[in-house]
Amino acid sequence: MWLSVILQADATRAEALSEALMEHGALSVSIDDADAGTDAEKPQFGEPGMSPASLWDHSRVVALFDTDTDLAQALATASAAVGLKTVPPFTIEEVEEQNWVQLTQSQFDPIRITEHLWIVPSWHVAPDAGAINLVLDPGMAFGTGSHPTTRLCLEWLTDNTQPGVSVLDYGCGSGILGIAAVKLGAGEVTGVDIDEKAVETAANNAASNGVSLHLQVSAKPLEGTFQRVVANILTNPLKMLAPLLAARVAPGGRLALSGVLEAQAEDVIAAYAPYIALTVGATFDGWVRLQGERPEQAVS
Ligand SMILES: C[S@@+](CC[C@H](N)C(=O)[O-])C[C@H]1O[C@@H](n2cnc3c(N)ncnc32)[C@H](O)[C@@H]1O
Repeated sequence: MWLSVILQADATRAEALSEALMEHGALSVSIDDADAGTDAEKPQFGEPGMSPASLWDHSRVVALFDTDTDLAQALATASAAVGLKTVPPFTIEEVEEQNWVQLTQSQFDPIRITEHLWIVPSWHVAPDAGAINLVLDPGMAFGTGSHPTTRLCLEWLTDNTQPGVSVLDYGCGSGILGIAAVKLGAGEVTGVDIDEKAVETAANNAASNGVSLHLQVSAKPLEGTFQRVVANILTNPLKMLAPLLAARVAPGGRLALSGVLEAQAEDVIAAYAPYIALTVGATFDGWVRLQGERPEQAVS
């Protein structure tokens, strides 16, 4: 049995609230149109080319939790994280685990990220057996490839994973980026997350993909430097993590940051300016990827 919490969300906050709920214990989150089936219904959010400005006027964030989750705490913390003074109005429904699994499976098809990189749910046959196929099932941790921020990182890894490079996937969630890096030819790949459950999921996903990742929770100090560092977290943690993440980039190494909305890009660039010069590498549906290279010689 699961608990499905349906929150009424201001369209401008639905996306951020979904991410915050994922970070505070939700197993899966989706956003839909609270006006669906009425005259006010709007097209599906997330259709290619739609900007966040075209979010539904009244969104519903549907978050699935384990029955033993402290819901009051999870909802309060997630709401506060996106600047809400109180938890938005919500209802709770019990959902049979089996129904949810079937429903989820029917909603997810393989996703083509680049010409030769696909994300394929385990219940699907890979559409292109010769491509790099990441076997990932949606649900238990953020990072199934459908989100623009993940896609921006996968595209960057495709272009920046030269054979044997070491990679740090900071905020690894499902492990999708680290797994992709290994399959793209990286050498040692390390995944770190604040959430123990995410680290467990990443370990399981790595095993299903037959790849090896070094995984750790972020409470443990992270040592060494990496030739590629990729972090798909929200703007505020990314800004706070600037000294830590920048210090993990080897001289001549490259950094990519995702989880940043276009309007927040300048703020994040400013936070990293003392360490690494970042520029906007790509944008997708209102999200940006910031990227930069650490000079070979430290600038004193
Ligand atoms: C948006 S998800 C990204 C998951 C995956 N890397 C992807 O690109 O799809 C962000 C992940 O970062 C983790 N996270 C958030 N703040 C963090 C922090 N301060 N240190 C480490 N991980 C963090 C969350 O638990 C979550 O799994």
